[in-house]
Amino acid sequence: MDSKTPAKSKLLDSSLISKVRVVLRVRPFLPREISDEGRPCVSVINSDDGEASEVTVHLKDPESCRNESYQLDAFYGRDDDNVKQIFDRELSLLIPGIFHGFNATVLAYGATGSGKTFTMQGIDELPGLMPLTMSNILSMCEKTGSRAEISYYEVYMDRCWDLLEVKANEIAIWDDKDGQVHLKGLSSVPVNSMSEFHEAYSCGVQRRKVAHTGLNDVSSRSHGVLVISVTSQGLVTGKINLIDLAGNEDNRRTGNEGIRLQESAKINQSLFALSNVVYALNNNLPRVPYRESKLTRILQDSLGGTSRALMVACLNPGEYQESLRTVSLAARSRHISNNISLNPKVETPKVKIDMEAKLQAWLESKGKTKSVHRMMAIWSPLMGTNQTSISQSSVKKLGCQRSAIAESAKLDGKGERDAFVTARNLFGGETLAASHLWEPIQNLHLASPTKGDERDTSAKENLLVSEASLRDNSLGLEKEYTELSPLREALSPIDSNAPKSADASSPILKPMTPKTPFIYANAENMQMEGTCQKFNAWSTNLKTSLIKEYIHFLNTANREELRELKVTLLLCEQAQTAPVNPKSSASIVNIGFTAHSSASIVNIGFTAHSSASFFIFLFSGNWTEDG
Ligand SMILES: Nc1ncnc2c1ncn2[C@@H]1O[C@H](COP(=O)(O)OP(=O)(O)OP(=O)(O)O)[C@@H](O)[C@H]1O
Repeated sequence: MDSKTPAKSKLLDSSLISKVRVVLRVRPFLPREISDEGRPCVSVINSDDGEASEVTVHLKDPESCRNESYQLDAFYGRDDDNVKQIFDRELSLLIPGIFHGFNATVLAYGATGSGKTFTMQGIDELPGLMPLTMSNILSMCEKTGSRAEISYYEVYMDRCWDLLEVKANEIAIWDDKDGQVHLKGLSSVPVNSMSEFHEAYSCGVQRRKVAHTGLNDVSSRSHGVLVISVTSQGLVTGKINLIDLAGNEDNRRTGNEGIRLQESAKINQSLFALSNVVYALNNNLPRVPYRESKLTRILQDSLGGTSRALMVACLNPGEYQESLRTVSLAARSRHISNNISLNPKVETPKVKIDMEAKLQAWLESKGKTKSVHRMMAIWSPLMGTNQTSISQSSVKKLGCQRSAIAESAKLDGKGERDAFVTARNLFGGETLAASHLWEPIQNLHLASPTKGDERDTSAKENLLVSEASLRDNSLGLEKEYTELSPLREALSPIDSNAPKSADASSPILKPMTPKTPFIYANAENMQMEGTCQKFNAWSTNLKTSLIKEYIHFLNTANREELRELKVTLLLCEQAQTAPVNPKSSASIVNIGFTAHSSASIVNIGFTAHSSASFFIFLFSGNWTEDG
């Protein structure tokens, strides 16, 4: 018998803590399983009490008569329309939150052949949770004037692939400084109607890897993730991830060999990683092993993160052992709490305040006040300005490219998808909600600093480059930077030379590797033309001293200091020779800009990492994109 639990109050609860909600969905016996009909291994009690906050699920092995009981949030039995029931009673309650700035995740979990794809994707006559959700979101968009767009990707053999791109497009997973996961390079498509949705989605479904196995005729070989984002007034307010996990496979029974066996090993590995994450969260372990697999990384925000989460545990009623495994993990997942919070709007990167303050404190504690000013001056271009301090014209310079693309996509119905895909790739493939990641770039390139952004007068006394040496610079853009700190003045014009074309390979967006070897940025090697002259105006002593400061910091800072500082400046001049503290971890933001001189290209890259090791690199040569 099916039950209805009072999910509504729970899911729309405004409290910050939200437990992962876990419901059980049992599929009917299939014609080929008909001999097992009448002997389902699963039953439920207290399921018809609409007010019950949980149900007790019994699993009974028809052969050994072994019995197990578990508590879950709701039970959806073998009715044909149980997917629709799940949508109405569970999932539809998550959707209003998306329009109010919350994220949600729905994942179908279970063994191979348990009905996960049927639940998420459905069939023409019985649409699954993905199309049902899309349809509901579209009708809410109509009422609220919001817009929806979708992304669709798969995690196959522990690598992420965009399913909306015609050409194979691998997606990179990045963590930002707050531990939020971002999918770099993921395209998205605006959707205004169900027919548009089906057009894009069915192409993705066809690209998803499936194969025949001994346990399922059409078995998913990957985890499929449909992301529906809602955008109001140009900003993503929220999104929902609908995840059709690949199923656990017992290869003694699947008969898998060769590539099927390899796929299976990866699937089982990632599901094992998922169970480790659930275990760590349930046991309050200090380290949650999200990084064990791509799957757990993309689920990071849904398990122990800031998203609302609904797990639909799927069972084949004839499979006791597999059902036991599924329900056991499902029951444990139910104890995971998420600290739900609104999506961050575009805001000043906290990194600015934190890093400046921490670096200043650290250097001052070491009696290096002069160095503080020097470092602050170096730091300034990276730090950007307060969001409110970005002048309108500054915002326009980058922002208009973004909106122009969006606008052209709106106007040009046919080219809509392409334009959006381009826009996504151009801006790093992030959703607009993640655009704060790029804010340092906007600031770096465009911001006119306000008074509040100026350094104190003592910093001015430590001018690294005399204003006079720059005043003669003929670049018009430089005039806009009259309030910049001196070193920022020195650096900003180079930034202004950065390519502005809507080219996804722009070095602004991607860290790059020079094809030609580094050359040391000493006076002999540097080209003495154009913008580069400004660098040559820097005294060699100054450069050496700065480098020493960085290297010293690198080699003396403890792990905590490194982690907290969260920024790397690449100092190439010494990068090949200087000893480097190995306490670093994955990068979160990469910023690069390029100054073209007539004879060569001099590139200066700043890379912000989640730990702090400081380098600056100056080198000549061409860049490759695989940096
Ligand atoms: N409610 C249902 N009514 C009829 N058939 C169903 C129902 N649910 C699932 N099935 C059938 O069960 C079989 C297995 O379902 P499905 O392919 O969705 O499993 P899965 O869990 O996604 O498997 P895998 O992990 O191998 O991809 C399919 O033939 C599907 O059509």
